[in-house]
This record gives sequence, C-alpha cells and structure tokens, in this order.
Amino acid sequence: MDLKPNHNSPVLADSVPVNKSRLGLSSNLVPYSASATGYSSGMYLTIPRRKPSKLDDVRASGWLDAMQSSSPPRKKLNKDFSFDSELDEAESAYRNWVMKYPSAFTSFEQITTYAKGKKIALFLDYDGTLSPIVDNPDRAFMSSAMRTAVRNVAKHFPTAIISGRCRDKVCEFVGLAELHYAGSHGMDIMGPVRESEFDSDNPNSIRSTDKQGKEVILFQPASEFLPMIDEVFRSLVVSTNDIKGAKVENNKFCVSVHYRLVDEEFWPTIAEIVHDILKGYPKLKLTHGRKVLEIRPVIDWNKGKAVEFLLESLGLNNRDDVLPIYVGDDKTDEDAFKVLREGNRGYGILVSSIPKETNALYSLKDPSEVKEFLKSLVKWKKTAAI
Ligand SMILES: O=P(O)(O)OC[C@H]1O[C@H](O[C@H]2O[C@H](CO)[C@@H](O)[C@H](O)[C@H]2O)[C@H](O)[C@@H](O)[C@@H]1O
Repeated sequence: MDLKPNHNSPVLADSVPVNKSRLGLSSNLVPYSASATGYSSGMYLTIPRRKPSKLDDVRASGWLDAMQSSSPPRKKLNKDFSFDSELDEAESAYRNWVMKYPSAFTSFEQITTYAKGKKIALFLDYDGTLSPIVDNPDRAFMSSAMRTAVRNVAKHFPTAIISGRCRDKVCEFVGLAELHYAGSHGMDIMGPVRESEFDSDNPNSIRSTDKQGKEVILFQPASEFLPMIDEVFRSLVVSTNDIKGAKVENNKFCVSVHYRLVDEEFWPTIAEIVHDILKGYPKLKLTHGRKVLEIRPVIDWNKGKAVEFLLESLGLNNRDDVLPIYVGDDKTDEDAFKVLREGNRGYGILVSSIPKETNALYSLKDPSEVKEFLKSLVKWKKTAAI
C-alpha cells in the first residue's frame, strides 16, 4: 500500500542546527589569540588553556543551540514600521515547505479516498495540537469548540490522546471519558482490556478501573523510575528556584523544565543546572520540546511505541483495513510519525506554521486548523455512511 502524497519525502534527523560545537570543535580546543598567550619559565611558547567550564559542557552537547531553536523567531519591524524582507522570505520558505508536506485540508480528498472502507484510528497530541501554546502550562486550556470537535470525532473513530503531560492532567484538560489516554510521552497508558492480550506476568501491565468504574489496563513501562523521577523533580525545583520565570513540572514518569518565561540571558544557567543534575543519573536522558527541557528514563519507549500498544489493545494492529492518523506538533511526536511512515501504516500530520524537518506526511498550521480537520472527518464519515 502506498500512503505517500506526491512528493519526495526524505526522512530527516534532529533539527538542532549544525555548528562548530556539534562538530566537536569545542571552544577549549581552539588556540587563543596572541594577547592571551604567554611565555613559560622555560623557552617554550605555551598556550594557556582555560579550564573547561560547565557552559562548555552544555554548549558542546548542543543544548543551547536546541534551546534557541525551539520556537519560531519573532517577527521584526524595520524602521519604516513595515515587516522587513525576512517575513517575505519566511512566507516563501513556508510555501515551499507546504509543497513537501501538503496541508491535510488540501489533501483531504486524497486522505479520505484512501480511507474508504477502512477504520480510521485517531491519535492526538495535546499541547500545540488541541490547545494553543501559552506562557503558563497550567493554563493551556482547550476551547469548548475543540472539545466538541474531539467528542464528535470520537463517536466515529477510536480516539486516543498521547501527551508528554502527566496522564491525570491531560485527562482533566480534555475532560472526555470516552477517549483513551497516554501520558508521560506514552509511558503511562490507560487502555481497554483485551483478555487475549493481557499478560498477567508483566509487572508493567496492571488491571485497574477508570473514573467511571470501567475495567482498564494500565501500562507503565517506566514504573521502576518513579522514585528517581520524583527525586530529580525535587532537586530541579530547588535549583531553579531563584531563576525568574523557570517552572518545573512533574509529569509522573518525566519532568519538564520550562524556560519560556525566563530571560534569554539565563537560559545557559538553566541548561547548566539540568546538565549537572542529570550527570548524577545516567539512567535518565534529556529531550527538547517547545521552550522546555524534558528529562525522562532511558528506556526504549516513546509516543511511537504507545501508538503501537494502543492499536494492539484496540485490536487494530497490523490490519490492512485500519488507517491510523496521528496529529502532533512537537519533536516527541516524530517517533509516532516515524512508526506510521515506516511500513506505510498510516498518516502523520505535523501541526506547524513554520517549516520543520519531519517524518509526517501532511501538515496543518495550528490548533484551529486541527479543529476544522476533525470536523471535516466527521462530516465525511456521515456522508460516506449514507
Ligand atoms: O506532548 P504534548 O501534549 O504536546 O506535551 C508536551 C509538553 O507540553 C507542555 O508544554 C508546552 O506547552 C505549554 C502550554 O502551552 C507551554 O507553556 C510550553 O512552553 C510548551 O513546552 C507541557 O507543559 C509539558 O509538560 C509537556 O511535556
């Protein structure tokens, strides 16, 4: 089966910009200028080397570059108070990008033609996909129009939310009991019980009940990391306490360190703090999100694996008559796009208003386009059923 739209779709890597430090040319390997050199007591010219600082560590690891590139640059006004040519360039770059990753709207017919006779399974990320990105993560509410769109779509297609947030928090934000939820980037899944698949010996899989009293399976592949994550969360809260605007969020199996409201001057300090704490925890790793550093266990589990797990528990995995669609905006969603893209299993839709490297096949500009796309799916399903 060929799900690809009509474009060459390169599989691309991490979008951290390439610079000297990523190429291993860290600043302490570069000779200093003449003014910094001196003669030793002997005859030889020596080049004093600065002791590598913590800042070098975070630079060399590419963290600072990634932090700086984790959100679109601000639009600039020129002295005539009109947007300068950078904007035109940005627009034309976006137009070129959309040719490579067509809008799921303009390709709607292509998508639905392929979906005819198939069962669509829908996977939705939360922040930046169902809710717009806002300064305060505790106030990233979904509009009631979006909630209605998600509720309606879930009446026709099995629908799951897969978020980096703690599962309870994202359940509360979405507020729809009829959906399936995976929190902590897929490391905390509440899915339906499938007797045939339930492995009672698997310590990561336990039977539980949801808030409505329905029997469910809780799959938590990183459960052993809970005390460690909690410890790191507490250390980070203490260490970032004096940095204005910094916010540490406990997402149960991972921790988010937000720097959206931190003055850029202090971003290196945030990076150093996280870097230092992580040094003591080799079983934890760092990933980058939208103005957020995310600490999570080094386990082979991600949003892509969560999609596969949910498809399996819904009895929809490896079926030619099933079309999974995943909509997301962030780097962590790339794992899910990749799973769907490899083996032409389904469609990934990246939500972005700026060009980004992605494994998705289609794009949508922002959450309001996501809402319209969901509504269109419902409309199509209703007319297709007549
Ligand atoms: O997988 P997601 O549902 O997209 O969650 C990823 C992270 O989203 C949240 O942070 C982001 O959205 C905030 C609210 O708009 C914004 O303030 C922040 O800068 C963004 O990074 C959430 O707070 C994190 O815990 C999630 O990991």
